[in-house]
Amino acid sequence: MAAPFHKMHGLGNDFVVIDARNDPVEMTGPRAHAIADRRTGIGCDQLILLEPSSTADVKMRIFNADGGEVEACGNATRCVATLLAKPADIETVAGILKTRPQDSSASVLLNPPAFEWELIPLAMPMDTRDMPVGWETLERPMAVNVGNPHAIFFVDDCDKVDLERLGPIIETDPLFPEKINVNVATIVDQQTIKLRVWERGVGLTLACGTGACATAVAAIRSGRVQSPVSVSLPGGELRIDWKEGGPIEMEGPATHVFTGTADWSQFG
Ligand SMILES: N[C@@H](CCC[C@H](N)C(=O)O)C(=O)O
Repeated sequence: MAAPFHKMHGLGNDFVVIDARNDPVEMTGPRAHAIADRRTGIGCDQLILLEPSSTADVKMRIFNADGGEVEACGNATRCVATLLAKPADIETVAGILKTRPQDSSASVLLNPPAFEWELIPLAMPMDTRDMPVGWETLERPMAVNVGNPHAIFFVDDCDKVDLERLGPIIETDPLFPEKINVNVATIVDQQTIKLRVWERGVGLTLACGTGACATAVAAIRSGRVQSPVSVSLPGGELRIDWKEGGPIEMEGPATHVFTGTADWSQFG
């Protein structure tokens, strides 16, 4: 039976959003993977399933294009805020997130980041501010958990990094038992960072909201920049504001592209 979905994106990081608050949809990893396929499915970086919540306005489940269900997605949270069209608390595996839509953009407050190696998680104890590890030219990353895990490499020119080749090697390294999102960042000035991201379970994306937050937090914490920070990604810019110990505020564009219908049972 045909059911509606929304195609949305935040800076080109694109989503199929299914509102299952009134009509439940059974979602599995293989089904999400089939829907996300850009040739044989609808196509998206993440599939987002909205369900009723007993603790917030709505519950949001996040599936990467490979079908893996994950904890957080900053850009999708801002898109859902746009869809709800009012300030809302959104329940995720990473906690309840406060959101606020504004015209063509939206903001989200991510819960305070974690820096402990057990919480990233890493396979062994290590100082996450300066990890004594490296993969060819990418060395000594920082690691931050902003709801999901990120490794951040500060480099002279992030455009020169062969992220398509190194990204999957780092993502699946045994040091990261739950895999990891790989960020390569270049400091432009005291309030601007240029960023490219290899997303866990997806690959290269045009933007990653949690990656921008993790990178801004790492850069602020290590004294490389001062908050608020503008993070420039291939798909556009996000503004990140963070003070030590507090939540992370992210603001940027969130776009509704079209509404369609599909029969979910055709995807397995
Ligand atoms: N695109 C996202 C992040 C989605 C989840 C990520 N790939 C993971 O596996 O943790 C964002 O905007 O934050």
